Amino acid sequence: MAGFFTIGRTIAMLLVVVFLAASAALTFFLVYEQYSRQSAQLISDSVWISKSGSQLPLAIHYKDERVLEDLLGEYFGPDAVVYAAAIDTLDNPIAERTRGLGENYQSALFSEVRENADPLDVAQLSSGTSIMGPSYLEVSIPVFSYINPLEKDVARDEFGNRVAYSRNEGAQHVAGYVYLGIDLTKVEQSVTDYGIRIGAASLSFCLVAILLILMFTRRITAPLSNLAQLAQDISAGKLDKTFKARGRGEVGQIASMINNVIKELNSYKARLDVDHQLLSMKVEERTAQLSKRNKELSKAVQEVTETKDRMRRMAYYDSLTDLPNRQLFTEQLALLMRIAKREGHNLALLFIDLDNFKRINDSLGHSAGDALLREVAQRLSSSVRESDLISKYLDAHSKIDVSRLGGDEFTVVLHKIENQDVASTVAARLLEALRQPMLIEGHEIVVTPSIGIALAPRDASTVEDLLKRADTAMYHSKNEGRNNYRFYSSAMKGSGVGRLKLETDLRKSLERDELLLHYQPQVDIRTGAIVGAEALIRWQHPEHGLVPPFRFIPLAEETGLIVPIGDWVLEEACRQQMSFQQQKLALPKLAINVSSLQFHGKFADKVAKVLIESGLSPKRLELELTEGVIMGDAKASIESLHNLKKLGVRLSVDDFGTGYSSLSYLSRFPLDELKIDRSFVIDYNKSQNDRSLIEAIIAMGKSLNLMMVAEGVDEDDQFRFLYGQGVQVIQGFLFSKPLPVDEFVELMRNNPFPAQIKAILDQ
Ligand SMILES: Nc1nc2c(ncn2[C@@H]2O[C@H](COP(=O)(O)O[C@H]3[C@@H](O)[C@H](n4cnc5c(=O)[nH]c(N)nc54)O[C@@H]3COP(=O)(O)O)[C@@H](O)[C@H]2O)c(=O)[nH]1
Repeated sequence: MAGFFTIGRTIAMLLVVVFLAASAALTFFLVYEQYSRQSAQLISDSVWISKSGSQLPLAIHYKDERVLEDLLGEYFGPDAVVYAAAIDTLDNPIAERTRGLGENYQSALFSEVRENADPLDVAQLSSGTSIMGPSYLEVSIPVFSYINPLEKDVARDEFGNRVAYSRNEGAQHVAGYVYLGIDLTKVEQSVTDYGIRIGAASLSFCLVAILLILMFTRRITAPLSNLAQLAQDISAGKLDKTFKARGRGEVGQIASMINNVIKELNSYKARLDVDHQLLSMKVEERTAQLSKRNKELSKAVQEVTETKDRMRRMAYYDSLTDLPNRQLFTEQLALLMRIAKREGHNLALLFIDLDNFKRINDSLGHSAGDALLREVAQRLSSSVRESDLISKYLDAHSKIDVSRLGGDEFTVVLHKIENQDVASTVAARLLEALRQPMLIEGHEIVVTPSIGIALAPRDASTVEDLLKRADTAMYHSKNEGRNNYRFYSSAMKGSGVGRLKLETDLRKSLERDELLLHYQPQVDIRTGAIVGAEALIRWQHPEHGLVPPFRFIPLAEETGLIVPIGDWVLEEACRQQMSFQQQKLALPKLAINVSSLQFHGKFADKVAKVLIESGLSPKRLELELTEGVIMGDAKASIESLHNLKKLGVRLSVDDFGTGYSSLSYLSRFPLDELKIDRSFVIDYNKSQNDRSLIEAIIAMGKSLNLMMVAEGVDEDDQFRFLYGQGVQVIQGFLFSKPLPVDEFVELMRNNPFPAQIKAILDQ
């Protein structure tokens, strides 16, 4: 932006100032000139008057006052002369005249005016001040005389003749002086008018000149303004204007050059626009490609991350419960044990196994079993407070506060505990949490856990050993009545069996002939006669001693080993029953447990084969199938059960009441017996509800004309209750635990139960 001070305006202002200053100076000069000229003219006129006549020297010579007054009047021609006096050579005034004297006029001393002047010269003295200078001018003009004023005796006529003759030329003597007072303000007044005229003329000239100059400069600078505007437009990117300038001078040349430049710029801009558009299109294309690549990359990264996460989850997490699996548990426990050892604090491992989970799984089906495990996992997790220390050492994905090792086995790790009371508190909390009924697929289920606790480094220094110790403690807890927890102690040493080792050993148990059967009598509730027995498997482990079935049957079922083991039980039971028979020990029936894996195969063929091979009468063999097994696929079970029934064997429903039997199905199964589950016997007197429940179960069995057997009876009042309800057969610790064959033979030979029953009833 050129702003106000364009070249044109600057030149114009400069010229205006110069012109105005020049005109003012000129006017002042002329006025001053005029003033000086008028003043000089006034003096020279007065001198001429003084010289022009002979009357004046004569009148002075003769001091003729009257004549002199007249003669002095000649000096008053110009307005400026306000005082006139005739003075002799001794400065004595002879005559004087005044005109309009100002108040401030004060005539100077005549001698003062002539003080330094030659007597023959005109002398002058300024006094007062005005705009132009002094306001008054005192002038002393010598009046020459041909006659020496000292000549006193010259006659008037002679004097006149001499003056006339000489015409005052060549006069050698000063007769006196004319003294004039000139008011310079009057001179100024006349000069001022002159000055105004001159000023007006000069100003007019100036204005005309300025106007012309402005027009001229405008004409010269207009192309420059246009150029500036054009340059501004070009810098703003506006290239649609050209430079219009007339003539062929420098401006014309510049115009043509600039127009060429604009033309070039326009074509450059057009090329640039095209390039820009092409570039934009390229950029857009590249951006789209990049964003596509980016999305693909993000997707790939996400997929890789998801796959990694999935693989990690698959490798380290249990898909059913989302809890850490055995792999993660083992790895992280090793780390935590190292930390515990290094920092000198204790760590507790709680090994949790659900009691009777298999039964629930069998009776309600796998989806219910899965739902139950999920619920258990959830309850365990919410009952275990996250250890701050674990959080410090392990990331969120590596915590093993609660893990699932497989099946119904869970673990809880308590890091940095002060003493074992902490583990007791947590174990009690876990028992309480799990004890609450669970609603699984519409069924209210109560599960009880058995918990084994081992401490590191007190009980073990390796993960494997710690797990074994906790497992052993859990086994003891289960053995001692379930729904409880036990700490590992060195006294338990040797009784624990690690799962992997257990599986390996179990596979070899058949070949090594380590399996055996114990027999638990079934007693007639009224007579005390042994009306049957249940053959219960045991495993005589070379290192761990006698292992109870709940420790290996679930594993056998998981691994499928239950089929050959079940076949062995069938064969051994039939062989033993034949042996009893041969020993003349009348055992009306011997019951064996049949697992679902056996039952759903070609089990009837197997039984038929064994019966034939052993020579045992089918009616002496009873097959116990859990309610869950037969109701799991009730339609298929009807056929299988009929196939078995055709053989002549007895069929019994084990754990009756824990499953969800349909009465219509039950009536279609060829059953002989219902075994009321032990839990109903235990709970019969807990509440009126429990009592009504067992009464209903018994009533149902009776209505189906089935033999009612109560198992798990180990107290007198339970016996009396069942007696009162019309249950026919009792099996339980009240009479006998499962016994090795020798002891059982002995029991059969010396049956103590009639007396025992009598004693109970007599109480
Ligand atoms: N498939 C097969 N399963 C088998 C076989 N042998 C046993 N089993 C299963 O193992 C479960 C546990 O058996 P066990 O430890 O032998 O326990 C039995 C009894 O000792 C116990 N019982 C009997 N009376 C009482 C009592 O008064 N109190 C008390 N605490 N326990 C008692 O009950 C078990 C017998 O139960 P059941 O079979 O339901 O009649 C066992 O449940 C079998 O499922 C096998 O050869 N094959």
